[in-house]
Amino acid sequence: MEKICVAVRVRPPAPESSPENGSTLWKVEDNRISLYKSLDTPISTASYAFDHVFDERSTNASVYELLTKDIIHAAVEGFNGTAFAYGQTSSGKTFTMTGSESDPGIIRRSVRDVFDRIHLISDREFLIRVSYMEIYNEEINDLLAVENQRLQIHEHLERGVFVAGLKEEIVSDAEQILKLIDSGEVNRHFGETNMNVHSSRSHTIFRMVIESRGKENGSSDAIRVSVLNLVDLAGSERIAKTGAGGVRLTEGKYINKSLMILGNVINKLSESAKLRAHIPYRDSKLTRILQPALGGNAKTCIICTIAPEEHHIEESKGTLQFASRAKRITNCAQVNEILTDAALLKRQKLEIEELRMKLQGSHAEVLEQEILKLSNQMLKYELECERLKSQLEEERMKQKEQEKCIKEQQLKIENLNNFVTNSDFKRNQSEDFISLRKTPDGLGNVNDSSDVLGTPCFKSASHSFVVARSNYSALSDFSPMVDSLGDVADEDTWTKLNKGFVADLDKLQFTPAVKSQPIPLTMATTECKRENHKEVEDLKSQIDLLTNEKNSLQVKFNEQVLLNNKLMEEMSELKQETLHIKEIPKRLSELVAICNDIYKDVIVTMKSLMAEKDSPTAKLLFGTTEIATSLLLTLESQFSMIMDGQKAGCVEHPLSDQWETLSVKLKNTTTSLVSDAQAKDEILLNCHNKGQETAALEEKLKSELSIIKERYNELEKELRLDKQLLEASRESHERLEKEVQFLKEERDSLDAATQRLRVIANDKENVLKDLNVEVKRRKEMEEENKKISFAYASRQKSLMSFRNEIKSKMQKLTTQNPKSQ
Ligand SMILES: Nc1ncnc2c1ncn2[C@@H]1O[C@H](COP(=O)(O)OP(=O)(O)OP(=O)(O)O)[C@@H](O)[C@H]1O
Repeated sequence: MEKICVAVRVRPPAPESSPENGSTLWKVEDNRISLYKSLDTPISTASYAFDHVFDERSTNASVYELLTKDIIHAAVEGFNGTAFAYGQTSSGKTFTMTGSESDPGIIRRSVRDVFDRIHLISDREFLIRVSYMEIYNEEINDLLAVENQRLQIHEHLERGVFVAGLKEEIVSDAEQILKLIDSGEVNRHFGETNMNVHSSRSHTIFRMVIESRGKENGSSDAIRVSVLNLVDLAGSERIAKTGAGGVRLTEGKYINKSLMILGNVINKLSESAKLRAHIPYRDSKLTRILQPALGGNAKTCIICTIAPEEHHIEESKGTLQFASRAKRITNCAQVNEILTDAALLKRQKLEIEELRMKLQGSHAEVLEQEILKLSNQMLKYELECERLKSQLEEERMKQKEQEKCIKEQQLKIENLNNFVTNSDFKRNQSEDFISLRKTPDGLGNVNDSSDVLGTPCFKSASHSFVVARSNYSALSDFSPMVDSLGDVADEDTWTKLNKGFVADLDKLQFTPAVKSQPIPLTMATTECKRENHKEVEDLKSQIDLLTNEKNSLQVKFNEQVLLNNKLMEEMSELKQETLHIKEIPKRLSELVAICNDIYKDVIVTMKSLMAEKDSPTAKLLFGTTEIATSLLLTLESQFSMIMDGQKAGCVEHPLSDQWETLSVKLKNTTTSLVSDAQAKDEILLNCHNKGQETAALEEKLKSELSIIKERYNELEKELRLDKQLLEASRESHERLEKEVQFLKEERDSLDAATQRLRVIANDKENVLKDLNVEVKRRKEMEEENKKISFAYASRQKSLMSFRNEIKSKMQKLTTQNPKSQ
């Protein structure tokens, strides 16, 4: 596993762009590129590191040397390789891939390097094929053969993804390839936009297929085949900036879409293997063709180009983010070897050598061209052959599928026919037999071909049956009759055939003979019996199976019923508990009501004791009384709401507020009452002349006050307890409600399952019933068959005796009247 090599290249500023004051700019330090504001202040969030970063002074030579060279050399060794340029429009992709006269780009340098490398490897022989294609508006066009337009992508088990019908030229040197590239460039789609006067409007893929094998005889026949893709992508563009309209706009849309899909693929691949579910290679032709290069079997490098101008900063940032994600992709490149004698290389090299030998000396160059041409043709045929083979294979698979399907259908129809016609046949037979028995002149007509009381005539069965059982169709239309005594089975044989069934011969009627025709005696009856017997056995086993199934279903059903009952019990227990819990608020409400009554009594007593109704103490007391009463009422209403199934929490705050106010007011009242009492005490001390009655009253008041205090404290405690209890009961009520809901759902699903099981059990029972009826009918049929066979046997026997009788009579006559002879 190795990571994709990612580099960034900054192109020099366009000559027409003016240096912008206070502008931001990109700075390259080693393999890091950062965005700086003026006065050398880096923007911390915009700093990126890559395998290589090339500044504006870099040359294509240095880019090739550092980034691509290794991949090209590896391709010669048998590894797949891909190099592609990505970036916004006018950022220098084509300049990097194609280059100029003085500084050729990666493609030209790669081509030359491949051949230089090949020449250095003396122990292997090479065959190189090249193709050049573009993806324009999501259509693949051949740049080496203009007539090859809108080519399709195919997938082959051995070849992988390939473009069908793409011209592949076999080449022998670099110059030949460069000429082909030049001719291809002419066909490429370029266009003028606001951003670039010579803007690539398509993605181009220049492809070299490098095949090689060892020269030595002793070396293995392994052939290495590697594919090298050199890709110049069209640039992403903002429609507003490029000023595109009409054709350019359409092109721009396609370009942006396919680049977006490439971005998606890169995004997915950059996620950890656990996260990525599906890589959308198939969403665009570009990603499909580049699939091996992206996370597959290839060594890949990406050069991301950016424009240095300030107004391109956003696009440049986008490109750098794309590059950062691409850096996380890992590929798994390995040498591609084909171990086969029938390798294309071997054959073609041999043929080329042969031709060379033949044409030595004369018109060498012209003939060489001819050889190349022939080789190309051969390759074409080979490719065509492969395509046809794969097509044929597909067709074959389809045909097989269809045949299988038809066979299955036929089998089904046959089974159905058998089932239906067997039933018909048996019904007919038994009906025939019964009607014959019922006929008073059961002897029938000698010429009647209906074969009454004879061996069952299979031709009388329905046509479908005859078709289904073709072996019976060879039988004659008539009951078997002997024409010579030698063909007649003896009694033992008949007995054996009828499985020991012995009939009283005297009771059997004489069966009129029908047309005589000799056939093997045992054929129809035994075949029929065997068939019936087999079918009965089959049905029995089917019944057994179904019975077993039914039993297991019954067991399951019983289990489910038990479970259901258990759940019902649990539910009723829970319901009881819920009822119990629901009663708590009621009890609390009752308690509050009692408290209320007591409180009212106390207040009444206090009022009666109060000498001055308008005193501040009295006013305070009345005010507190009101609050306390309303508090108690609120409490009561809370409980009644809970009892009615509503949420009580909504009035919680008023309650506690009131409680607080009541506490404060009661405290104040108590203190004022205490101070009042103290004042009264003082007055009492000062006025000795006050009567005993007043003293007693005061005493009473004091004791009443202390009672009120105690009562107040008690009430406070009780209320606190009640509050806690209420909270707990509300929680448990909610929990129980949830549990009840869950149980209800479970019960419903169980009910549904039980219902389904019942339906299945009913169906099975019906099938079983039908089968039982069928078995019964078959048994009856067997019995009837036996009877018929036996009747036939006895008929034969009586015929024999009749014949013997006639013979002996004739002999007698002959002896009595020899002259008549
Ligand atoms: N490194 C460089 N040195 C010198 N000139 C460059 C460099 N990179 C790009 N240029 C020039 O910038 C212009 C635009 O470059 P180029 O056509 O390669 O961009 P592009 O990314 O291929 O654009 P598009 O996507 O529109 O095809 C060209 O005139 C090219 O010569």
